[in-house]
Amino acid sequence: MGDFYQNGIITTLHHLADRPIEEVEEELTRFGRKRPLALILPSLFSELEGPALSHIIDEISQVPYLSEIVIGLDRADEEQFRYARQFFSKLPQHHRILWNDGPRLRALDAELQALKLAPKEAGKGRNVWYCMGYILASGRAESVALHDCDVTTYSREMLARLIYPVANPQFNYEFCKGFYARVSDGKINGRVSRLLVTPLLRALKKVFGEIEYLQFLDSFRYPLAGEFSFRRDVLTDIRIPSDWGLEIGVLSEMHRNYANNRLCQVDIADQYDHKHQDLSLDDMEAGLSKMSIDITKSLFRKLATQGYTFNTETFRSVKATYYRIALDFVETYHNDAVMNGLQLDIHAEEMAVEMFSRNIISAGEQFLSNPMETPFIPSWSRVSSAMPDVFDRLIEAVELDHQEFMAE
Ligand SMILES: O=C(O)[C@H](O)COP(=O)(O)O
Repeated sequence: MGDFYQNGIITTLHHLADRPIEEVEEELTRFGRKRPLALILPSLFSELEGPALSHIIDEISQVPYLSEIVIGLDRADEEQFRYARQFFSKLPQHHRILWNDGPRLRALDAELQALKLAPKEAGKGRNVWYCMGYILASGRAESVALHDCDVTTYSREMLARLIYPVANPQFNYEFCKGFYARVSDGKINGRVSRLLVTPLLRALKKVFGEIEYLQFLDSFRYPLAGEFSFRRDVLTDIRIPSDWGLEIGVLSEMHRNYANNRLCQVDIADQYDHKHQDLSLDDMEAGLSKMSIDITKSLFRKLATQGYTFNTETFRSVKATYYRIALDFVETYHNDAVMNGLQLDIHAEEMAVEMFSRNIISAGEQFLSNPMETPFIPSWSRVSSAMPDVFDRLIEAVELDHQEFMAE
């Protein structure tokens, strides 16, 4: 539990008291009669074999208020899809699996590719995009939550708190982002969020001034959280990137499409842990290094759409400003850790900051050398205007896969 301070320019909903989960779920069940509720789970087949997802599914099976669960399954062959059908069959709620690598969805994807309307890159962005299309197509849900499948500290409370702000019919929120303390096993994690995103946003504010867009992003207490919820109409016009810029891309779209009072963030957990990726100090194409480049480019691109111009000198100033701010943050986090009896490896933190500084320059170079590069996937409204029966076809493909591979 924390304080009740409102930072930034969007509403923060805090964890101020413990409520029995049954009471909250009863309320959500009531809300669900007016606004049916759904959940999207973007997952990799490999996650079905780890401990996190089994526990997540055990928890979700006890949730009484969901009308639909949409599972986006990536990197699964036929046998693995069969296994997935079995794995998810313990969910008592209505659920469907999008077998993204199966022949039916691949065929639809190929047709969309031919029209230049499909995601160019495989990955979480593409998976989420198809799941969003499915929610629009099925029309079963009015409010939807989405979370990662590698959360090792998952609980039903987390989902209830995540979906509540868009489920309560008396609230006017279109979108809600989750936040939490990424602290576990005596360590402070969240390296990209803490050591790249926040100091970079502060640096960009110093270089470009207190732009509203930067204030908006800086209001989110965990901008990279993979947990968010939204009303269905948000999905029609949203353009999301297929790379690691996904989370920042979604926030940017919300900023473009809605007034700040329709957006909020919610404290969903006192502690949060997940699968950690490698920093990849020596490989810009992998791990947190690639993630930091994608995120930085997405920020540069967004500022460019607002009329700001960049050249090599700008990137040098951004990098130098960032570096100074980030080093101060390392000291701040270290002191926070020490006072709480947690560990923080200053050397590892500073190595991460050095890598992120280099990557700011590389992201800048890539941005200048390829200004036409856009990882954005078209909005579903554009896709359905180019292929009017796309929603029926998506539903049909998923239903046929569902029937053909019945869970034993
Ligand atoms: O949110 C983040 O900063 C990245 O996903 C990395 O997180 P981690 O340091 O907890 O692995």
